[in-house]
Amino acid sequence: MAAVVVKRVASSETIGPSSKRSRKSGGARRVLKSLVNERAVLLPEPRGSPPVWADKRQGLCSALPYYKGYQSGGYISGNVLMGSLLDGFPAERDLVDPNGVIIMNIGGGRDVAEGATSNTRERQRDQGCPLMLRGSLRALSKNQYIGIMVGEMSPLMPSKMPHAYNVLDWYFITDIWAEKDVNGFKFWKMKLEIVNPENEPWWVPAGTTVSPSPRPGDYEAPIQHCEVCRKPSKQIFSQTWTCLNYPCSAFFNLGDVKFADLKYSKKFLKERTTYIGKDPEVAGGAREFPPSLVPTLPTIAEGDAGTEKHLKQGLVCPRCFGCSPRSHWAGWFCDTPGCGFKFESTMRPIAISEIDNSTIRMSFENRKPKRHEGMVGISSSFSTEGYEVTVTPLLDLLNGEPNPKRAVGILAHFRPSGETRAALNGADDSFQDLHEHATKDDWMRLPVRHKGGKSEIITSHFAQNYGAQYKYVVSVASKSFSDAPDTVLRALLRMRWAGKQAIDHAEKSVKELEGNGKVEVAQSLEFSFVEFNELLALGYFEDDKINWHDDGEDTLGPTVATISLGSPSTMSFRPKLKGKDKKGNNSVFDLHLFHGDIVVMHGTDIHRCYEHRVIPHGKRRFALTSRHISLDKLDTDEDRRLAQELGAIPERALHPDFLTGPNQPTA
Ligand SMILES: O=C(O)CCC(=O)C(=O)O
Ligand SMILES: [Fe+2]
Repeated sequence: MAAVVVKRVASSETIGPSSKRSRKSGGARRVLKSLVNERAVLLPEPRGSPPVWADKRQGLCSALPYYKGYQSGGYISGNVLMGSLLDGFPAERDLVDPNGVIIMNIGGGRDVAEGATSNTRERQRDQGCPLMLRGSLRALSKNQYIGIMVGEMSPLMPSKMPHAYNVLDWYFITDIWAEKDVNGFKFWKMKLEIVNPENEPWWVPAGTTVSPSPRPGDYEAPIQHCEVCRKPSKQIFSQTWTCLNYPCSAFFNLGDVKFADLKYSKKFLKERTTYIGKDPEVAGGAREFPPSLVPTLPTIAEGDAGTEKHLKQGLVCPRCFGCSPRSHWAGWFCDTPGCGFKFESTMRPIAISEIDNSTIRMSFENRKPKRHEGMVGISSSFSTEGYEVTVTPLLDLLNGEPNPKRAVGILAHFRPSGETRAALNGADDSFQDLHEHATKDDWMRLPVRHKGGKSEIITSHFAQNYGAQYKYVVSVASKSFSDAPDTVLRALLRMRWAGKQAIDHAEKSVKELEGNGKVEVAQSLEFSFVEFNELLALGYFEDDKINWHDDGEDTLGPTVATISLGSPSTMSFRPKLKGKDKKGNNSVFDLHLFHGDIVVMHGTDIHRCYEHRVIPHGKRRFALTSRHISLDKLDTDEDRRLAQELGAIPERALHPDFLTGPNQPTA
């Protein structure tokens, strides 16, 4: 296998709702990181290790049912807070106490100002996230158990955190209240207590012993009623009682006490509550206590085909307790270096009738594909060897505006007849072969962003490259065509055939339009086919997709062809725009792709003007895409030699019987 370097960065999958609030500026993040690093070297090692941990956020969020907060500090499900992560700057009086108490802000610590240090940070407005507040209030009223995690950036811990993300234990909320800072800005806080007070904290420094925790009833924070609003508030500060009922005019009236001097009272901190279980109303009839913090291995239910959405969940390794996303088609492989734990998945064939029947086709065709007439030229059709083909010119764009006449390329959409798909070694056979090859050849999800770092993001689909090495969005290794499965080689030959057919037809039809003055052919568009020497195979589970990107690497020839197998999908094109106009899914041209369809994109400048994406609708889809990697554009002689070796078509594929079915390669 040959390693290939990263070249292009595509817009990758969206993995969770984005929260602007929690995103810290690069400068502030750097300040924070250096503060944390400085502190970390001084800290002692913890006496134990976390029950579950992760070095990457995607592993953590995909593996833990109680924490899917890809971008925010808390995870809410069904309006209830299920998990929370303490990381970065804390707020005033936040604490993690070894006797089973945590006090933290709701909706994160203080905002980070550019150039800030932990002492100079100030609130710029009332703080709090209404969703988090609502989720926390509901968790309090329903007695929800909450998984608490600590990040390596949290300065609240007395020992060095062993991993980027470390699970502490199950906690539950006992109090929620509002406070007001020196500038009058309001923020919300909560107190949590550990569900099981018998559990000793693993995170206190090695060699320390923890004094026994107080028991329920040992301490009680007194309650007073406000003279103005008549509502009760606990005395939470040692210096004074104040009304904590935020709308009241006497709210947070501290008298002579300075905000900066406030301390939580001993009684409040030592007050303990017995956890009586989650409210039966939300727990399904009986009080519910938390399960193990270590989730069980994923289960493939009876009837599952193996590519259902829920099987994309990550793994908590039963050997090392590290979290890994499901990055292998073949199953769940622990990412921890040296661990080697694997849990292989089973996958059953899916009947063609299940993924591509008339009901699915009809419901799909009811969603009318977009066609922005100003952006596309006049389509023409032809039939060839069991396929109906539609060829559509794409128009040149300058700063997003179409030149109404100049064609920069063509899109050819090949739709096979049912007979063609069902023929020996046709689309139906390929589809049934591929899920096994994807397992054998270890198709994988690869990093698209922040490679190697804790915020690394991997693609939603699984990939394997065959033939010449392709400088794809991600670092991808290539398997030679001689080691490729026959199904892959047949697809390659079929795409070569389709590429040639499409270009021959396009030359005739576009030249005819040119003759009638209806179109003008861009200089960059030549009607010659350069044989493919590469094939990128992608496997999609239910709900996977490939987001907006172009295939415009400078090492590529002018033609890209894709065979689509399995779930129907929508392929969309949008003009490449700059800045804020780029946002939104402003497709100008959609193709509905069904099982067995082939799309040929011809014309390098298509990728200068447009981006495309593909969204499948179903449980399993494969896309096999072929390109020509221009050897003379590769960097070194060694790269060229390798590309030639990997991309050579093996003898067996040139045998006349190899591609049985309607389409002999017409080389
Ligand atoms: O899944 C598909 O049909 C398209 C894949 C694609 O766009 C690509 O590999 O660049
Ligand atoms: Fe693409």
